[in-house]
Amino acid sequence: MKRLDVDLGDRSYPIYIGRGLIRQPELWAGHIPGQQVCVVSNETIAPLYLESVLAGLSDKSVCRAILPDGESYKTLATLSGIYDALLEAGHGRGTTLLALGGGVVGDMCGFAAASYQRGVDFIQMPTTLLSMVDSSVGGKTGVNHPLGKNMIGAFHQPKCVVADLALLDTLPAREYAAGLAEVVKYGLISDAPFFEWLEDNLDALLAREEAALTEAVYRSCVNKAQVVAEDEREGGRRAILNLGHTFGHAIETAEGYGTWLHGEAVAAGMVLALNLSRRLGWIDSDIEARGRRLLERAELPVAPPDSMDVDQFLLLMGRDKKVVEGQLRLVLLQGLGEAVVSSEAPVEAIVATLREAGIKG
Ligand SMILES: NC(=O)c1ccc[n+]([C@@H]2O[C@H](COP(=O)([O-])OP(=O)(O)OC[C@H]3O[C@@H](n4cnc5c(N)ncnc54)[C@H](O)[C@@H]3O)[C@@H](O)[C@H]2O)c1
Ligand SMILES: O=C(O)C(=O)C[C@@H](O)[C@H](O)[C@H](O)COP(=O)(O)O
Ligand SMILES: [Zn+2]
Repeated sequence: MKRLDVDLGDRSYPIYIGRGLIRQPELWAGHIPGQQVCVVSNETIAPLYLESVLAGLSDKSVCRAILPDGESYKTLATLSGIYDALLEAGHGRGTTLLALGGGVVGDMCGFAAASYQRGVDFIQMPTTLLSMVDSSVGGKTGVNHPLGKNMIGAFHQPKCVVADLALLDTLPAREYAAGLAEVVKYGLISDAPFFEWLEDNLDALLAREEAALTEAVYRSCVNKAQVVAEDEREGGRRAILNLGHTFGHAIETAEGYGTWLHGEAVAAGMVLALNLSRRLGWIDSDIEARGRRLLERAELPVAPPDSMDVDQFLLLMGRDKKVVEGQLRLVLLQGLGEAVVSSEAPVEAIVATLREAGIKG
């Protein structure tokens, strides 16, 4: 088992990474101070793993909220189901929520914890690769709005993160690949040696070999924890974790939540960001090609959907949360592992990048 800590003063917490961890309550149950626990999961994951988690909570008073599965249910309406379960079971401010699921469950459970009775504790038990390397760490929680991704939410840090790699044995290949997009992101934004390691070890990672998987989850979490510790509430540098997301969120919103997986949209978005960075003369074409190639090898889409046009992209990108006083700010690269947040890209360059990727208009 590997452990690393997210260093946030009195809100610091450990991330545990290893196989079989959900069956080791001695590791995580100590992070539950009270008697009441609410396990939040979904209808796909609960039949697989809920019993194992409940076995570790036999001395607690437990309620459960089992949500419908899918990005299209990451809504305020679904969130109400969590509050209903908590209130019907009589849970008070001492309760602890436990998110057993991917990023959708984790984001919603975290937001329920941030808001229920003005804030209670929660634990992240991520079950997808994407949630182990990204969404369970850092405290961004929330839900989507029909007009934009993650538009309603709060920063609320978990008390611990339990990344049990054995859970990935049942994860479908398409979902696994989506998680690899966020893994590649860390190499591109802040860790060139990790990017090179990924180039050398992607086949082992695609085969889900234990050693490669452990290393990829650990290095991803180290990178994310470092950025979050520097800038917890995205006043500045944390926005580099959004590489490809301004384009990607536009794709997810335009296509209907869940049509493109988040990681798929981010992969296509990162290729656009690489192209734009090269167009501005900030990276050479070799870095652009290597980024694109690694994402292709990871079985991810590297072009946006041709159902979108330039105007739709610009409209949706204009709603991005990084926009300041109408000014688009994009995460771009100035080298491998060197991301910056910049408003310097002229709209003409953005349009040229979209057109080169096959977008009409
Ligand atoms: N908060 C953050 O910092 C952050 C970071 C990245 C992404 N996100 C959000 O995370 C979401 C995407 O998360 P995701 O990729 O985990 O998708 P997801 O939560 O939708 O899970 C993917 C699918 O796999 C299933 N599944 C999960 N674990 C499984 C397992 N072990 N075995 C079999 N099936 C399993 C789920 O039921 C679901 O159908 C998006 O909403 C995105 O916006 C948030
Ligand atoms: O943790 C962060 O910060 C991120 O930006 C991580 C992203 O991968 C993630 O998709 C996040 O949910 C995006 O947040 P948003 O604020 O751009 O909606
Ligand atoms: Zn993301």
